[in-house]
Amino acid sequence: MEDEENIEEELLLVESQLNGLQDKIKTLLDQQEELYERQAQLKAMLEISKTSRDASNSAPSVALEDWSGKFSWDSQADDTRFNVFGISSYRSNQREIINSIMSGKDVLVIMAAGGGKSLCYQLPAVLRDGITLVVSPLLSLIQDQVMGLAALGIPAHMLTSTTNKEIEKFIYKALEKGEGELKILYVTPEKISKSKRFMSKLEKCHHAGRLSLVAIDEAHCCSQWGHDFRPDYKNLGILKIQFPSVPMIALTATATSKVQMDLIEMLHIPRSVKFVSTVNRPNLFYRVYEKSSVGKVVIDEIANFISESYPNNESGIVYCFSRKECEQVAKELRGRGISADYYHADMDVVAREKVHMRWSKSKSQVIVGTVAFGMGINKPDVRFVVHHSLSKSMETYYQESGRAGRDGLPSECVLYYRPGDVPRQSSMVFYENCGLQNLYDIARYCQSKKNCRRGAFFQHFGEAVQECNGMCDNCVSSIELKDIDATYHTKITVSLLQEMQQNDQRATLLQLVDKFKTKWKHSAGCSNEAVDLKKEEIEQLIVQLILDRVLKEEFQHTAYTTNAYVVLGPLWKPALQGNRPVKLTSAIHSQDSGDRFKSAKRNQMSNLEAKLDDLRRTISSRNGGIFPHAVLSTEQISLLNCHTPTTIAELEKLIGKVKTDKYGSDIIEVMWSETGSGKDSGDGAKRQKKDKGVVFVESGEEEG
Ligand SMILES: Nc1ncnc2c1ncn2[C@@H]1O[C@H](COP(=O)(O)OP(=O)(O)OP(=O)(O)O)[C@@H](O)[C@H]1O
Ligand SMILES: [Mg+2]
Repeated sequence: MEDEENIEEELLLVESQLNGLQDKIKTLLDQQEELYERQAQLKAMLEISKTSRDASNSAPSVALEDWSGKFSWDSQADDTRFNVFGISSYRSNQREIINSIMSGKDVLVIMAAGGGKSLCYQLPAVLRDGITLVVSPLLSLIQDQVMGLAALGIPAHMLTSTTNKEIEKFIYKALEKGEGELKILYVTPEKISKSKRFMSKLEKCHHAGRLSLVAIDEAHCCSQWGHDFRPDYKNLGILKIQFPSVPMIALTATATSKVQMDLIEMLHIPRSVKFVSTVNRPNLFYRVYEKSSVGKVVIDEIANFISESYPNNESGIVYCFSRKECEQVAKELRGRGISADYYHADMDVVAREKVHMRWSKSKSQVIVGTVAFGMGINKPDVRFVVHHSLSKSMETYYQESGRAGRDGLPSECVLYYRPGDVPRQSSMVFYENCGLQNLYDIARYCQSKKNCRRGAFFQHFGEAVQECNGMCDNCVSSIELKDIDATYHTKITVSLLQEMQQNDQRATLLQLVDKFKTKWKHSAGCSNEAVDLKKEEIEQLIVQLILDRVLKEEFQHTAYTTNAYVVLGPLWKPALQGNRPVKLTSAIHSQDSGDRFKSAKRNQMSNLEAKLDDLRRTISSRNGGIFPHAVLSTEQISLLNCHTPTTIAELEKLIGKVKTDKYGSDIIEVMWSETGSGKDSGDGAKRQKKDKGVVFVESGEEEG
């Protein structure tokens, strides 16, 4: 009797101690959560601070010199920019970079995709005496650049495994003896590391004082910490050692501070001037669409999106999760009247190149690709990038979506999100370093119906927030949102998993949704105030609970695949006790927003624009290799549409001398046929001209 009393007493004591412990655990877990958040903030702050410290360490000249001031080559540079490159004004940092290179400095350029890095070395290459050497990682990138330069009348060549003997001889002569016209020479990194012959010719060129500049494009390939490491890039350090007096410019779109330090060291450019531009791409509109669980509905939506928003064959990319999905989606889009090809790593090089070429020349509208469709994409007028399912990280999404709008014109990045896609990705990335953390970051981006999408990029890359200007769905949405109290639903989910785990059972996300529905029906729903959730909302809730660490994912390998299961996470107890209110944001009624992007973007090309678009394609096929966008950029077509020049002199003021000399008469012919002016108005005659709908009278100067 007495024994029992003692036992009961001790039991009470233990239970009260356990309760005390539970409370302490809860406090500790809350503390842990706060610390996690602070850790993320501190990491971002550290990154910013390191970047600015590196800037001041490695680039003392930034503080000493003003690269935007006046320089002796200013007028020559302006003339070349406009008359040779047909570019009417510099973009952010371009002029400063060009000035520092022209001053003989080594330069490191971090500038977002499409920011205009090529001009930063191509223009000095034209201005400086001698030959510029450009190292670039991919044959297709090199071919694009060489063709583009040829179209501008700049003598450029490439020396790669595909170069024929005659050209090779010409190049070697130009290097060795300064014979023949050569301004820019593109090589792959293998040439530097593997061809002694080439290096000896290059040395002779340098000796004779003819090596004017060395440019390393896609410089992040140097670093093992970068996303596209290429072993041959590691040997490029030899260039600065052999040619210390020749300025070097290294360019990349993304490099963390670790990668930046790495490549400064590897390329031996410790005193380089560093230019870091913002990650912001103001012309890109970001949106996330809810993705149906029915495959065909998703394709219908994507097909409608393309044909309604881009009826003039404007180029786009659709990214898919797997090779099989890629082929399937391309086929289904074709079945809905969209000219789409697929592209993935299982195809041979020739087939891939063919698909890429058709698309580059705007002969097909869409490439449906896996991540394999990557670095070689140089097309400036990609108007939309659709993600059929979410990427594996914010970084990957930034890069893939960033292939849109490299010409600076309004373009769209659309991601189709379904919470059920998260475990598909997580079972692929969980073994990678920080794989799950990265995936959950992008899942958070997708789940949010309130936060600015652009803001998520700034936070991720540790940059100060900038104005979105109504260029993301959440900033302009007119969809009414409400917060659902999901505390009770969370309790049910947690207790369900607790029961299952006690019985050694497990569930995937989709199985858990079904079990939730059954349990809700039987036990809770009717007697409670809590609202009934739709299937999609339950999925959304479960992913939210994973992101909040109430639940977590666990993985099991089978012979063929890896399965992702949802199990209890570190914060499950307070959630079960209902101590932590859980809110789910839901749309009351989904009505597509009449957003600013849609009104800013004109859906219909004018007749004139369509004709000029046809013209650039005709000229492109007439000239073999040249891309339509190298003949006239989309921006230049808009300019012509706006100003309707009808004389060669007027045209030259808009697109510069070289392009006018080459294509002027063809362009003027189109202008005349569209504006009805020109041929019949003789020299000096007064004629009418339409400019943005305003009719005014102008005296003719010169006829083309
Ligand atoms: N100042 C400018 N004004 C208008 N267009 C420009 C200007 N500078 C560059 N461009 C155009 O922008 C497009 C992208 O330029 P570029 O290929 O140099 O980008 P990038 O920075 O090298 O991007 P990526 O990282 O994707 O290689 C090209 O079509 C180019 O002609
Ligand atoms: Mg580039």
